[in-house]
Amino acid sequence: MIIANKLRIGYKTTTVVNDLNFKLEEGKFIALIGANGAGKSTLINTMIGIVKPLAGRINWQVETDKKNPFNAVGFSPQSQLIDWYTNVFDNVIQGPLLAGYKMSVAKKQAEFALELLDIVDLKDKPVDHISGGQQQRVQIAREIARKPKIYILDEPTTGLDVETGEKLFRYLQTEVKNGALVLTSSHDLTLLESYADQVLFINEHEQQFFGSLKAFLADGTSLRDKYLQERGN
Ligand SMILES: Nc1ncnc2c1ncn2[C@@H]1O[C@H](COP(=O)(O)OP(=O)(O)OP(=O)(O)O)[C@@H](O)[C@H]1O
Repeated sequence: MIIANKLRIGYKTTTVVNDLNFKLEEGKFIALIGANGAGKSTLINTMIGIVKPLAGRINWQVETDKKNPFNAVGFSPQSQLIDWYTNVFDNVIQGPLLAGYKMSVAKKQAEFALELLDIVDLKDKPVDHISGGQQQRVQIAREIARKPKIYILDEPTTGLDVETGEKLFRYLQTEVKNGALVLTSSHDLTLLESYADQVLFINEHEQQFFGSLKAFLADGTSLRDKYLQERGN
C-alpha cells in the first residue's frame, strides 16, 4: 500500500502538485494521467525516493517475505536505467538476481520476460547496439523478471508497438488479479481504459481526481474530456 497524505511535490522553489491525498492498494491497476509537465514523473520519483517531498508524507506499507522491502518493487523510470556494459540477457537477469532469486529461478523469470517483451532474438546483443525502443523493452523486462509485488512504471508503453503494449498490460492485469499493485503513467488513455481499475489524474498543480475508472468516465464534469482537452486531443 502506498499512502499520500497532504503531499506537496516539486523542486526547491517550484511546486509541481499541491496537496496529494490517495491510498494505492494491492490488487488494483492504477492509471496515473495528466498533461505533459503535469508532474507524473515527479510524483513517481517522489514515491521511489529520488525526489524529496516539499511537504506532507508518502508512506509505503509493503508485506513481503523479502529481507529488503525494495526488492518487492519493480520500477521502470522514463529515462533508461540500463547497464551499458552488458548484453540484453545479462541486463534482464540482473532484475531477479538483485531481488534475491537464485540463479535457476532468475534464469526462468528472465526468459519469460524476454518472451513477454518480444526480445528473445536480441538476448545476446550488447545493449548499446539496439534501438531506444528495444532498450525500453529491456528495462521493462528486467522489472517484470523481478516478479515484484508493486510495479511503478513511468510511461512503459512509449516506444512499444501496440501489440506488445497490449501484451504487457494483459500480463500486468493478471499480476493485479494475483494481488500485485500496478501504478502506470501513460498518454495512451484508450489502453489504460481497457485495463485500469482506478485513475489518479493530476493537472494544474492539483489532484483532479482519484477513484475508480468507472467514476472517472461517468463524472458529471466530464473529467475525461478535460483530460483529453489539456492533452491537446
Ligand atoms: N529536476 C527538475 N528540476 C526542476 N524542475 C523540474 C525537474 N524535473 C521536472 N521539472 C519540472 O516539473 C514539472 C513536471 O514535470 P514531470 O516530468 O514530472 O511531468 P510529466 O507529467 O511526467 O510530463 P510528461 O508527460 O511530459 O513526461 C515540469 O514543469 C518540469 O519542467
